[in-house]
Amino acid sequence: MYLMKDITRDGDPVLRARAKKVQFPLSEADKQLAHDLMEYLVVSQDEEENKKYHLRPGVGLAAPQVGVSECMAAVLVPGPDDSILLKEVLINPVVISNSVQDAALSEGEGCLSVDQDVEGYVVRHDRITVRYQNLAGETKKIRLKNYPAIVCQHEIDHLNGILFYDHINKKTPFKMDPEGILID
Ligand SMILES: OCN(O)CCCc1ccccc1
Ligand code: NI
Repeated sequence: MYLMKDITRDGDPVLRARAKKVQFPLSEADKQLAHDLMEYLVVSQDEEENKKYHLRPGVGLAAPQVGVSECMAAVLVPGPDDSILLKEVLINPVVISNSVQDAALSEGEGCLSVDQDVEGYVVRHDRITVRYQNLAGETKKIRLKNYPAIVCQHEIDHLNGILFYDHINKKTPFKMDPEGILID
């Protein structure tokens, strides 16, 4: 199981590299990686467990964040009560279409690989269509909006060497164009 010491931090070149496509059939190592990425999310979102293991809660985790420069990311987006909005391992994910409309989390974003807080709106697409392969190697297409869409964009960015604060306007960090949506 990953602990915080296993999470690669900003400054490590792996976080700025373009990750390699994952080949199918999956190697045993890739199957283990997929399991471990998702396991971190599940454990980190459990109040007792995350205290026990000193884990920062995460709704997503991309392979480069554990030092593996491959196109794989796990997402676990909780919904209201104990519902789950999105739980998936995205392999070779690509945003194939997006809304013109922008969106940003009103609270900004953070990243397990970035220890300091970086304030400001991380401007992203409000709606996206993502094509990816799942663990079984099936090609899937999902349409996402709001919070799940934000999370997937954050994770897919990691596979392209992009970090959330790259999207914050340095001069006007809290400027959002009028058609843009602020998500609470
Ligand atoms: O890469 C995932 N990770 O750094 C955990 C934080 C994920 C995340 C946080 C805020 C908004 C979108 C995604
Ligand atoms: Ni991140």
